[in-house]
Amino acid sequence: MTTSSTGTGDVDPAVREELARLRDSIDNIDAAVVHMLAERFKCTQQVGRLKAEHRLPPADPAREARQITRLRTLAENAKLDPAFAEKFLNFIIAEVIRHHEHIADGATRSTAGNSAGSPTGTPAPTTD
Ligand SMILES: C=C(O[C@@H]1C=C(C(=O)O)C=C[C@H]1O)C(=O)O
Repeated sequence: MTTSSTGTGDVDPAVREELARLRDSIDNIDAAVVHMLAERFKCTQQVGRLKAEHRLPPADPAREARQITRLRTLAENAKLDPAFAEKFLNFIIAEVIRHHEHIADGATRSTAGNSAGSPTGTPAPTTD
């Protein structure tokens, strides 16, 4: 083997440059994905608090089914594997539902004989 542990040991400088250019773009895209996900979770946290206040269930399977249909079409049009898009959305939604359960749990505990707590409880952290 002529390559180092980084996988770029004995490589033509032009190839190395092209790789670095592409990786810069990947890093920018990853940053955008993180920022977009953070904004999405800010919205879903608000949905979670609204649901807890109004005693609505954390999950909404009918809404999820519509989102999956829509996302699969978007993925197909964008030449992205729709099965991957569906798995990715389901992964995110599962985390959102976990947050909503956490928020609802806090709301239940703060209204069960504890007058000190607010009706909506303390917002769940984005990760835990
Ligand atoms: C955010 C909501 O709660 C849940 C999470 C969803 C999501 O992350 O997109 C969609 C449906 C619900 O199961 C919602 O009801 O809109």
